[in-house]
Amino acid sequence: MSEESSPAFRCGFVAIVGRPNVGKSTLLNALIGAKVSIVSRKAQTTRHRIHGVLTREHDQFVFVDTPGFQTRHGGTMNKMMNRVVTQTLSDVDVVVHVIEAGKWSDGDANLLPLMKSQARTVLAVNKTDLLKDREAMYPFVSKVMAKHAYDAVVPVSAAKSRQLDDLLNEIAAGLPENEPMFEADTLTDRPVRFIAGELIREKIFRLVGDELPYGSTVVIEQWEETPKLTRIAACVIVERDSHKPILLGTNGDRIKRIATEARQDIAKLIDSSVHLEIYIKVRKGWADRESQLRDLGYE
Ligand SMILES: Nc1nc2c(ncn2[C@@H]2O[C@H](COP(=O)(O)OP(=O)(O)OP(=O)(O)O)[C@@H](O)[C@H]2O)c(=O)[nH]1
Repeated sequence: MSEESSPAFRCGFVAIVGRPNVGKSTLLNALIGAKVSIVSRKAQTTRHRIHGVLTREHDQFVFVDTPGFQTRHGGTMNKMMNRVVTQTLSDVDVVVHVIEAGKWSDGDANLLPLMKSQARTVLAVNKTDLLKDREAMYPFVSKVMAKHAYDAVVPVSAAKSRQLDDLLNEIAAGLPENEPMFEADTLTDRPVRFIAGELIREKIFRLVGDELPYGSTVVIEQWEETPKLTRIAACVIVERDSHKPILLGTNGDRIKRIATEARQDIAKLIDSSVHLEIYIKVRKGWADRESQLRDLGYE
């Protein structure tokens, strides 16, 4: 009687990179699901900040954080962030480069020099749902493939969850044979406060967009849990006085909407009613001071 041999388990680190707005966050959410929960690690992994973990029957994908690669602005912060990106990409098993179908720009090209590592590189051509002429995809993809020796290319729609299994299979091909690093139901190991801060940040970017320059961040200043309610005070730090009215909006409408939407998401995340207050502080030139960056969690 022969024993059926199942394929070896694969587990490894995956970085999702791409210029702003190509759909990286949407893709990650679609891949790991929107729900975020906090669970313990199986093994100690200090190499990366983990953004999310997806476990399937034969493989586990550990998605690591890569701060946005910046070329538009100078300054200490961008230099540091680019250094982190380079380090991260040289130390993962698979790099997924996300671009927008039919649109190739300098922002996309700027990432290519960073992808020289041994990692498997997968090109994810996102937003295919917006394409009017699907035939136009082929010449576009071959032009992009000529710029970098990608190991695989997968057209996807993160927003419509199309061809995500194909993408996962192409990523899995680059994962080493390894035991799982996390329990199967792990989605992220981030502290919940940090995730709450990220949810606020996401609302700011969504509702304020490019009007607010890059140098703003969110710090959770108070977190108080009572049986009925979690009280949270968050501070948005901006670089200039002129950024404040942008965030506030007319009669404070914008910040109210940011707070309302963030509060709803945080309440879902922690399964509790939430009272959320958001303050705005101006801290001039903070983005250029390395020590302050470290205080705020950028390493
Ligand atoms: N039509 C369509 N829109 C998409 C798709 N994926 C993302 N988007 C939209 O594109 C915009 C940017 O998506 P994000 O996921 O925030 O992009 P990102 O790359 O994480 O952006 P940064 O955080 O700026 O780096 C959002 O409005 C998304 O809803 C897609 O597959 N199809």
